[in-house]
Amino acid sequence: MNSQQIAAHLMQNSCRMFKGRTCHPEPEAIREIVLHARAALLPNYFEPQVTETHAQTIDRLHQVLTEQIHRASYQECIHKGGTEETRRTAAQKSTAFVEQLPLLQDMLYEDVMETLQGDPAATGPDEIILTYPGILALGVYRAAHELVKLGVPLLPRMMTEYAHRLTGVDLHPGATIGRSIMIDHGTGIVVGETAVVGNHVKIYQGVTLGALYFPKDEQGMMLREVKRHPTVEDYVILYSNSTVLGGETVIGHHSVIGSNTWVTRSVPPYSKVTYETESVVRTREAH
Ligand SMILES: CC(=O)OC[C@H](N)C(=O)O
Repeated sequence: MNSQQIAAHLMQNSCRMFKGRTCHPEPEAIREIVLHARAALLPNYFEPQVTETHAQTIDRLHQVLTEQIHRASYQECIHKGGTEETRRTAAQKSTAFVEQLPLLQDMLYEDVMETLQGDPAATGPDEIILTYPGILALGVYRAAHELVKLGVPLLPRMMTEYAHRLTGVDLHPGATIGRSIMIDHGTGIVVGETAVVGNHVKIYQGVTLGALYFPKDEQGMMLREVKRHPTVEDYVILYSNSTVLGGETVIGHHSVIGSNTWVTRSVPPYSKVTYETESVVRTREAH
């Protein structure tokens, strides 16, 4: 086979495997959306990429977003048999998203202030905005979650996975995460699709809000859209490497979940969950 034949074979095979879907959001455009959204939300910190004014940044964001929402919805549009309608809907969703930018900015500033209050190592908002992976991950999550609420398929997950690759913080765009969140030392953190996190929650490195089991139907097929991940109420602190699992698990407000804990049952408000303390054995006398 020559390269043309191989290419044709791969193309055909790919269409067969993925049911002929030929149009997807473009990974490069995801980067552009994230960078433009960041420049729009934090205009004094991040320069626009190719545009000159703040308004142009927002216009460009709207334009790229419309195109990518359209591409994400293209499969639906084939079934409906009309691309113009999909494009119009994509533009409407993009407009609705852009109108939410002031709210997203408020939420991001609240995250920054919560982090400033919670981390004595932070010298000020500038350091947090410019350096904290948690703020980048939260910013992208908050934008992606708005798109989930607007019913945009695929694109939100591509956005949070882009941030995941940069930060090691995996916040599923379908999760419901409240306001004033601090993620300190953001690395190796997972918040699953159906997790619910309240306000003023502090999350340290290595925290997992995960599933405990995967419910199946009578045919043994995994049930999707079932609540599999925990609920964490307001003012909870989740210290490093704590693992909280299960859709029915509720961490009551003002609780502290200590490092290296494994929690699969609900705990009432104001609880403190700890891993057994270390034991120190003296192996020989000091001289
Ligand atoms: C975070 C987590 O539990 O992931 C497991 C699986 N992806 C799920 O969503 O259930």
